[in-house]
Amino acid sequence: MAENREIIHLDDIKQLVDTFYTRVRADELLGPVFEGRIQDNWARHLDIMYRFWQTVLLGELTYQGSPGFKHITLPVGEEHFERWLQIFYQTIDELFTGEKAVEAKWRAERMAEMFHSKIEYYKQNKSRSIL
Ligand code: HEM
Repeated sequence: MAENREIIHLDDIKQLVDTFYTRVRADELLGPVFEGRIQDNWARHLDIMYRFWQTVLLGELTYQGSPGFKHITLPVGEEHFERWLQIFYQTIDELFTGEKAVEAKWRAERMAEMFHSKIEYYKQNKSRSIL
């Protein structure tokens, strides 16, 4: 079995993102949610996600965006976030080790909590405009 590596280069980020989204697309709960929104634009989505994680983990500032807004109207709840984190953690633990691997999981969990609470707020306050 290959030894886990540290996350150091953009190629490591690409391997993480490609492996994670291949699994997400094959997942019966998450796959349809992603396909419904992303449709034929997977190359673009993956490129955005390379840049997002490159910015967060490597400090190379190639991503600019407001990811919260992209999630607010998605048809998801707690079970989707649990599954997303489960697949993300598994992917990290299978491929990587070290400080950045720990940080990736920590960041993902904080963002999942933030997106989830925004989505729940939006569901309960649909009549008020928050966009
Ligand atoms: C239930 C869990 C999740 C689902 C179903 C989901 C789904 C999606 C979808 C469909 C998009 C594309 C949006 C669009 O282009 O219109 C997207 C973008 C994105 N997601 Fe998620 N996501 C989830 C959780 C997360 C988490 C936990 C993170 C934190 C790492 C994350 C980070 C991002 C980022 C950075 C983008 C790019 C936003 C942009 O275009 O600037 N997502 N997500």
